[in-house]
Amino acid sequence: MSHLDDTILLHKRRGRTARRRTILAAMRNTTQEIRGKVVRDKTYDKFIDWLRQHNFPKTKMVLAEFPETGRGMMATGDIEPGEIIVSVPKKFLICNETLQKEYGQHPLTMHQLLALHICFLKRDSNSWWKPYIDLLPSHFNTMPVKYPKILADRLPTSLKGEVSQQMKRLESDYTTASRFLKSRNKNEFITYKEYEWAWLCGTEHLQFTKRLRISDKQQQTNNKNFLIMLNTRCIHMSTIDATAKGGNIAMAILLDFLNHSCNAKIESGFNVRTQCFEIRTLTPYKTGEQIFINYGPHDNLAILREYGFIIPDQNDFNFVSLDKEIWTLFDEMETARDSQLKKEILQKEGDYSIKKHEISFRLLSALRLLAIDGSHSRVALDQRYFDWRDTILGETDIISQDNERRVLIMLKSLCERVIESSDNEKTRLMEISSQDMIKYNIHNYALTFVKQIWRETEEIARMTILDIEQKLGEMI
Ligand SMILES: C[S@@+](CC[C@H](N)C(=O)[O-])C[C@H]1O[C@@H](n2cnc3c(N)ncnc32)[C@H](O)[C@@H]1O
Repeated sequence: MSHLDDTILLHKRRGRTARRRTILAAMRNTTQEIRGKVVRDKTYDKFIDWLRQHNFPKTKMVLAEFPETGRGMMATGDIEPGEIIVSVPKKFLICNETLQKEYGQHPLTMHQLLALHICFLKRDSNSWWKPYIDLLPSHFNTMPVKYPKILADRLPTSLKGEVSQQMKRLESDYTTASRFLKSRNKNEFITYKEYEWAWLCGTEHLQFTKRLRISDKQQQTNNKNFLIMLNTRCIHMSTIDATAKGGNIAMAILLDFLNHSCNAKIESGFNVRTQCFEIRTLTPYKTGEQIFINYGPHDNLAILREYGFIIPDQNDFNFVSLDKEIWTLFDEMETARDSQLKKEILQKEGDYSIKKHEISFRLLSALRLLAIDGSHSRVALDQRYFDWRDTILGETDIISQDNERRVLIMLKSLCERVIESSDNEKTRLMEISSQDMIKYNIHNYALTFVKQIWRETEEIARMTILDIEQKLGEMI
């Protein structure tokens, strides 16, 4: 009999509400008790021996497979808030200093050179780092940058653009790294495939500022002490190193096996006194639970792009960008001249998005602009221009009840378009057959993730419609 059944029986004679509470509590406990399976294989044993031989500080963590998140770290003892969970000595960091010793002066960014270095470590069967390199993932097929066209075409427009920038960066980094290699030794070369794998071990965050809502950016600033700037497997060193071009990143052994949770609170940084990169958890863990760190306040599109997974349940950072839809509406509703003028005032770039129970200020401003009539007479147009600008600056907030109603109706129609296109995308995703999955080497999770992205998009649009209908009802 399960733990849940036991609890129900024990409380059989109590009232209905008490019973319900007990069942819910038991369910929560049961969920927490979904434990992982400790990894036991030769590769991991060799890695542990290697850490021991080289005096890696003891931890209360062991590598394990978890049903929900895949491979991660399990607590081998209770962990109190404030405890250091991992302390990585400098000699276990592949950082700028390591690379400078190996390559001397070089024209590459940290990420370009680190990727090159990892390619060589991977090839070298006698490398000191071999026990660690052998444990790295064999592929990154859940990351959109690796999706075949048939799946990449189904990504939301904003993500498609970002992924294509990532791809261009990867290609140009490969060219630069290969050129550097040739300049050192004409006969040395690396293949694109080798470089791609190594590059993805430490994908550099490109500056996709629009992927973080302004309110979430604020949260990132407030919470920056409780998370760790992590690329796929690389940390950002907080110490300033003027010689590290393009961001001072490093591969830090062992801590790169920690998975992400939005709820994890940690403090991290390089401790000059101990000469170790340390992570301290502010969240407690019980023996057998998975230990998490926090990669940052990312919505699921950003997590998918940077790390190749998504948060399956509630991710409060999720939002739907309506950039494309709002500009289409401008073109449909305005004369070319008014549309152009209004777009100039809005300066196009910005956060035009909806989130659960939240509409961005920019989106509301854009809709308020659309709700104000244009004019074809020159004199009137000048006055209107200032009225429009005041709306954007927030000086004229609610133009009139009538206009506010129009704003809500337009937003509702945008949400309906989003639902329609989400439905369409979901249908197209269902058409990807099991033969296609094999033919194009599509990872099962990759398909699941893209389907979930569209479900979440649709859910946010539906919730916004419900909020709009309520507001419209209150206006009457
Ligand atoms: C720093 S590594 C963590 C260790 C990694 N799971 C491994 O097996 O080596 C980051 C990668 O772990 C995976 N990951 C991290 N957090 C996750 C989560 N909450 N759910 C699923 N996968 C996660 C993603 O593939 C991500 O790119």
